[in-house]
Amino acid sequence: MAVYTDVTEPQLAEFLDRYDLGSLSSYKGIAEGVENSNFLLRTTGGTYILTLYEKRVNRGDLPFFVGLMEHLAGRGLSCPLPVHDRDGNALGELSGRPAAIFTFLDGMWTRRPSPEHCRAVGVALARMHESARDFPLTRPNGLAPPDWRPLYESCAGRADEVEPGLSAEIEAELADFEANWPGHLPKGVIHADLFPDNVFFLAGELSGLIDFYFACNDLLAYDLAITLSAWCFEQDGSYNVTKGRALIAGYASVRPLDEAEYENLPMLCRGAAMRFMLTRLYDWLNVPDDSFVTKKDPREYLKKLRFHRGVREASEYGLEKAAVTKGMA
Ligand SMILES: Nc1ncnc2c1ncn2[C@@H]1O[C@H](COP(=O)(O)OP(=O)(O)OP(=O)(O)O)[C@@H](O)[C@H]1O
Ligand SMILES: N[C@@H](CCO)C(=O)O
Repeated sequence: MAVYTDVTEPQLAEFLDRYDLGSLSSYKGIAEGVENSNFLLRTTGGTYILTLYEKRVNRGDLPFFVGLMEHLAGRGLSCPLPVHDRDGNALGELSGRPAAIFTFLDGMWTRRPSPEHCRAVGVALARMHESARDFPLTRPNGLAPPDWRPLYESCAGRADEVEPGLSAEIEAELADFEANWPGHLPKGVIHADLFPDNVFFLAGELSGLIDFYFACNDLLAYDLAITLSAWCFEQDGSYNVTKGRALIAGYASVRPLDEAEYENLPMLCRGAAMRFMLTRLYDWLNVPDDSFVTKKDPREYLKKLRFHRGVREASEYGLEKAAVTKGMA
């Protein structure tokens, strides 16, 4: 459960005094999420989310994350809008942690994505990319290809504990990424973690995106690759081409890919699988079993990595180049 920092009622009431949100009615910790402490906050003015930023989030990055949500919401994208206090600040301090209040988004994330969900997510991702074009702040990706080798090395040669031969497999992949990563593709602000638990649906319609705490500047098509890898595989590890086609078509209907982006999809998807396999591997080997954090299985992403390695052409993800690059899909 992700409530690392306790907040007492007097502390919260004092914090709320600085806002025009009415007085405190109730609050309770939210179990989901692993990075920060989140509370469902009810005041006489409405329902909100209170987030306390924990140690793994760099304080210097907070203006980027909070500013991005404000920018996107201002462009009509449905995402949490930071609430400002009477002095105009979106970020404050509560229980010794940086803290912010956000508008509450209705909806729930889906455990069983359908092709329709996938299409809607593709559309929303492309809208996010387009809406962030004129966002003035920048943040480098802390989990970009050059960061993967140090992350792997911090696992101190223990990858074979997860599966014999995994160290050699990762080494070979890293060498390939270091030599062939298509770093020249179009860049912009990416979400970088648009998994099903970060997308809400209400009555079958996409109602919002949350959790922008990995957002950064990187390759736009890499974000598509992350999202495709998170949404379009079944429990048994097989790729669902109908979902893949829907997601890519949804994306391209708003932002058509250029030819180089399309052709590099297999490499970008392999990279996406490597990034999530490595962070999961790190947690698997280093986070104590009795901690709050639910460790996610790196082998799920190892399977995806192997699938993507076997993809010879981007069309195997479900759409021909002409459909995707012209935005006619
Ligand atoms: N604006 C919002 N409206 C409604 N619910 C929200 C909102 N923001 C967060 N939540 C709820 O809080 C939970 C945790 O939020 P979030 O995923 O941002 O936390 P986190 O600790 O940063 O997570 P993660 O470990 O996924 O990075 C979500 O699953 C959702 O239930
Ligand atoms: N989405 C990540 C975890 C949190 O960001 C994963 O599934 O590994």
